[in-house]
Amino acid sequence: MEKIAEQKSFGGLHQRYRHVSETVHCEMVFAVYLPPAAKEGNACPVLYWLSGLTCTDENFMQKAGAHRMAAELGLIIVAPDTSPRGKEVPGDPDGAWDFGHGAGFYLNATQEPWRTHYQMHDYVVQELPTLIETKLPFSGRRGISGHSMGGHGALVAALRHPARYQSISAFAPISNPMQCPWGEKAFRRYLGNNRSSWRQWDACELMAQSSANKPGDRVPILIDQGEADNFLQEQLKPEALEQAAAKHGYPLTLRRQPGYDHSYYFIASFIDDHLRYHAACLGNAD
Ligand SMILES: N[C@@H](CCC(=O)N[C@@H](CS)C(=O)NCC(=O)O)C(=O)O
Repeated sequence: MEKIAEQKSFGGLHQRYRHVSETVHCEMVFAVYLPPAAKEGNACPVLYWLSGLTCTDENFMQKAGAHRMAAELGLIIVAPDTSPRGKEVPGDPDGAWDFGHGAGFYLNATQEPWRTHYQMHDYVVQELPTLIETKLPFSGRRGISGHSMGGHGALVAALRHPARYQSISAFAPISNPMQCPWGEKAFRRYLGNNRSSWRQWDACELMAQSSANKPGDRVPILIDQGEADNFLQEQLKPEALEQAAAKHGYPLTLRRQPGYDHSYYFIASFIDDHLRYHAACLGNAD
C-alpha cells in the first residue's frame, strides 16, 4: 500500500493510502486518522467509518470535525471508500448517483456484471482490517459507525459479525433497505430478484435473527436521526428498526434530533457523542 497524503491534525495525523484490493479487484483509496497516542506507538482501538451515497474517504475526514475528539480519546479512525471505482468497474447504467460508483451498499453482490467488484462487505469487514491493523498500534478492539448507506453498512457488518465489533453506532442509517427505494434498486441489481436473499443485508431482518444469541452478546447500538432529514420517511425508516429492536429485545438508543437534516452539519453536531460512546465501549475513555 502506498501513502498518497499526510497532514498533521490536532497533534495526530490524517493519512490517505492507495492499494490494489484482492476483494474488489481494483485500486482503492482509504483514509486513516491517527491520534497522538497512536502516533507515539501506544495501542489504540479502531473505529471504522462508512460514508453514504456519493461519498469517498474524504467527506467524513473533511466535514465531520471528528479529529479533535478522536485525538483526545485516543481513537484511530479508518474511512474506506463507498464502492469500487475505476474504468473497469461498471457503474449505474443510467448515470444515477444512488447505484454503482459511490453506492456499493457494503454488501457482496451475487449478480453479473456487479459481482466481480462489488464485494464491499468483505472488503470492509475482512480485507481492510487485515491489511492495516497489523501496521497500526492496534489494541485489538474495534467499533463501526456510518451515515445513511454507511449507517446501513455499519449495522449490517456488526449484526452479522457480533464478535468482531465491540461498539456500533449510526447517523440516519437506511434502516430497512428491503423496504425503501434506494435499497430495493440496489438489492435487485446486486443480489437479484429473490427477496429472501436480501434478508442477510437488512438490519431489521438481522436483528430478528440475532435473538438467537445470548442477550449479553449483543452490542448496544447508538443512532442519531435528524427530524428535518428529507430522506427520513421514504428511505431511512428508523421506526422499523425501533420496532425490530423492541420486538427482539435488542439494546438500541435512537435519538431523534429536532431540526437537523441529512448533511454533515448534523453529523458534526453529534459526532463527539458517538466518539465518546465508542471510546467507552472500546476501553479508551478518560
Ligand atoms: N447527491 C445527492 C445527495 C446525496 C447525499 O445526501 N449524500 C450524503 C450521504 S447519503 C452525503 O454524505 N453526501 C456528501 C456530503 O454531504 O459531503 C443529491 O444531490 O441529492
